[in-house]
Amino acid sequence: MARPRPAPRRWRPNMAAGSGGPAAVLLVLLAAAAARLYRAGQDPLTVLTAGSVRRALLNSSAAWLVQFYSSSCGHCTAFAPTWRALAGDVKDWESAIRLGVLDCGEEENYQTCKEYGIHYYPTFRFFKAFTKQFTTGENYKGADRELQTVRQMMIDFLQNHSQELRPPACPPLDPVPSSDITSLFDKSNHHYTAIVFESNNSYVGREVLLDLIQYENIVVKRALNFDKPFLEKLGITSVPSCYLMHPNGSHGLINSLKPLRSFFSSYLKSLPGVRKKLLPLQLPVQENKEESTETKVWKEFDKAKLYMADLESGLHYLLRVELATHKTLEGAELKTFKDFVTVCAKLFPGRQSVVKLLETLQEWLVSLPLDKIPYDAILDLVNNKMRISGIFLTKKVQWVGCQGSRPELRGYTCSLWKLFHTLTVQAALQPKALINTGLEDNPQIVLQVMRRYIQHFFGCKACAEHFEEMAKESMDSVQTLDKAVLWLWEKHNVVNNRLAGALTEDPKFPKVQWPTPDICPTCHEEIKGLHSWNEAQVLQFMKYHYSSENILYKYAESQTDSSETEQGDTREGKDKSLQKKPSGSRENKIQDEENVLGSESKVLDKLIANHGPVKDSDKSAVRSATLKEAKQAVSFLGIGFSNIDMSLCVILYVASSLFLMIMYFFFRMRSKRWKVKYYRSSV
Ligand SMILES: Cc1cc2nc3c(=O)[nH]c(=O)nc-3n(C[C@H](O)[C@H](O)[C@H](O)COP(=O)(O)OP(=O)(O)OC[C@H]3O[C@@H](n4cnc5c(N)ncnc54)[C@H](O)[C@@H]3O)c2cc1C
Repeated sequence: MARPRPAPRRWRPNMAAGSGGPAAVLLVLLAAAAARLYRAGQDPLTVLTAGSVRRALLNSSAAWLVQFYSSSCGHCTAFAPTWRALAGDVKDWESAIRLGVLDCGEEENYQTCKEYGIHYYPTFRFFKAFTKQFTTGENYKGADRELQTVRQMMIDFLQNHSQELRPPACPPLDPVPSSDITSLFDKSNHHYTAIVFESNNSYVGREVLLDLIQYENIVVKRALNFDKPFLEKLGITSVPSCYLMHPNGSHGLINSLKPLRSFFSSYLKSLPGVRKKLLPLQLPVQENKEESTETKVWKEFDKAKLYMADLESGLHYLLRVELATHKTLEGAELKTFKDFVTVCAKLFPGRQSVVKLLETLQEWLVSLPLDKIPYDAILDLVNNKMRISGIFLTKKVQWVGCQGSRPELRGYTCSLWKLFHTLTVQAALQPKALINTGLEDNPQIVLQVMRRYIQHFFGCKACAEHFEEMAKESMDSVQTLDKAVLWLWEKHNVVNNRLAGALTEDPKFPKVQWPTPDICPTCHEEIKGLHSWNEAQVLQFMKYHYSSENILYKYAESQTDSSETEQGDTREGKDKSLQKKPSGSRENKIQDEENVLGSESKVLDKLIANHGPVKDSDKSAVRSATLKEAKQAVSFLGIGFSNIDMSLCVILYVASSLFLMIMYFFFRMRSKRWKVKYYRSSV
C-alpha cells in the first residue's frame, strides 16, 4: 500500500476554485410559481394550489386522486413521467374522476399540506365526489405505483361511492346480468350499445366504459362470463370480447386484433356518429391560470466553499416546512426532535441570531417535561412570536451552492446533506461541545440523530428506507468522531453512485464521487493502477470544507426580523417603535420580559386547544419553563441598573435608617430630660 504523504497542517484549496455554475450566466427559467414538476395547461392534469385546492375538492361533481408532492423530492421527480402518462391515459375519465397535483415544496402551499396532514412525498389521496365538509381524503392503498395499478385503484374507488354520491358522469360500473342484455336485442335504439364480456377480475370492461363517458351515441356495458350457454349463443369463445349492437339493430362481435382496452376503446370511438360531447360537464373551476414567468438570476458560487445561505435555508425548510407537517410531536419523534435541536444548538456554526434561536429552543424543550408538544407551539418559538431580541432565522429559501439548473432539482436535500456533514465535522472539531447535554461521550451521536431524523421526518420515504439499510449495516461500528465524519462521507458517495444518471440528477451537477480531484487532489491515489481514496486526506479535507472557516455569508439574508412587522399582530404598533431602538436598549429588554411572560399563556392556550385541559403538573412545567426564561430576562434587565445604582440605593437606605434612629434617640433623651426637670420643680 502506498504510504500516505505527510499531511499539510490544514487543508487549503490549491487550485483556483472554479465557479459552480457557468460564468455570469443569467438563467431565465420559465418556472411555474405554483407548479414545478407539472405545468398547468400543459400537463393533462389539474395543478392545484393553496388557493384552489379546497374549492376544487369540496362538493366536486367528480372524484379526485391528488398527488401531494415536493419538488425537492427525488422520488417525486422520478415518478412525474408515470403520473403524467397516467393523466394522459385517463384524461377522458375526468368528468368522473380527476387527477391533481399539489406541490408541498412551494412556500405558499406549506400550510395547506399541513392541513391535509401530508408527512411524506409523494402522498396520494382519493377524495370522493360531493363531499360537503373538509376531509383529508383516503390514502392510496395500491400494491405499487405502476400506472396500471393506480388506474385500477381509481376504478375501485369510483365503485366505492354510494349510489347517491356517484359522480353523475360515471355510469354504473357493475356488470349487467345476461337477462338485461337479452332484453336489449328486442329494443330499437338510436345509439350503439357495446358490451364487454370479461372475467370477474378483469378491469377492461370498466376501463372501456370510462374511456367512452365523454362520447355520445354510444353506451358501454360490461357482463361477466358466467352464463356459458348465453356466450355460446353470441359466438363468444374467449374473454375479454366486445359485442356491439348497432342503432340499425344489427349486432355482432367486434373483430379486434388483440383483446385489449386500447383496441376496444379506439374502435368504439371511431364508429360513425360517435363523437365527443360538445358541452363540457360542469366541473369545478380549474385554476390552470397562466404560469407566472419567474426570472431567476443564477448566483455565482464557488464549489469549494460552504454557503451559510444554504445551511440557513435548509434549517428554515426543515423547521418550518418538513417538521411543521406534524401536528404534535410525542414519543420517539419528540425525543428525536429534542436531540436534533440540542446537536444543532451546540454544533451549528451559524450566526449568533440563529444559534441563539436554537439555544432558546433547546432550553425551552429541555425545561418542558411534556410528553406531547403541539408543533405550533414550537413554530411560535421558531418564528419568534415572543419577540425575544436577537433571535432570527430566515424565512426565505435562498439556494446558492445547492441551487439547481431547474427549480425542482437539488435544493433542500442538498442542504440537508451539507447540514449533517457540517454537524459531524463540528463534533469532531469540538469534542467537548456536547458536554452536559446527555449526548456526550457518544462518537455516533450526530449520525444517530441524523438516522432518527431521516426515519421520522424526512419527506422522502424511499430515501429514508435506503438510508436506514446503510445505517443498519455499519453505523453501529463507528468508534470515533473522526470515523463518524468518514462514515457519512462514504455513505453519501454510495448514494451518489446509486443516483448517477437517474432522472433526479441535475445535468449541471452530475453525481460524482466526492471530493473530486480538482478540489482535493491529495484525496485521490492510485494503487496498482486502481483508484483509491486517501482517507487521512479526505478527513482533513472534510474538516476544512465543513468548518466555519470555509463558510461564506454571501447571499445570506440580512438579519432583520421581518416577523416584527407581520400583519395582524396586536402588538404591531408597539413593536414598530421598538424596531427603531438599538437592540439591547432598556425598552427592548422590558419588552422581552413581557413577551416571555406572555408566552406562558400562549403555550398553555396551544396545549389546551390541541389536547383539551392540561394537567396542573404540565401547567407548572410550562410556567417554570417560561419563568426560567423570564428570570433570565430580569437578570438581563438588571444590567440596566448598574452596580453603582444598586450600591447608592443601599447606602441611601442605610443612611436614612440611621438618621431615623438618631432622631428617635434624640427626642427620647429630650423628653426624659424634660420630664425630670418639670417633675422636680413640681415637687
Ligand atoms: C439521507 C438522504 C438520502 C437520500 N436518498 C435518496 C434516494 O434514495 N433517492 C433519491 O433520488 N434521492 C435521495 N436523496 C437526495 C439526493 O441524495 C440528493 O440530495 C439530491 O439528488 C440533490 O443532489 P445534489 O446534486 O444537490 O448533491 P447532493 O448529493 O445532495 O450533495 C450536496 C453537496 O454535498 C457535497 N457532497 C457530495 N458528496 C459528498 C460526500 N460524499 N461527502 C460530503 N459531501 C458531499 C457536494 O458539495 C454536493 O454539492 C437523499 C438525500 C438524503 C439527505
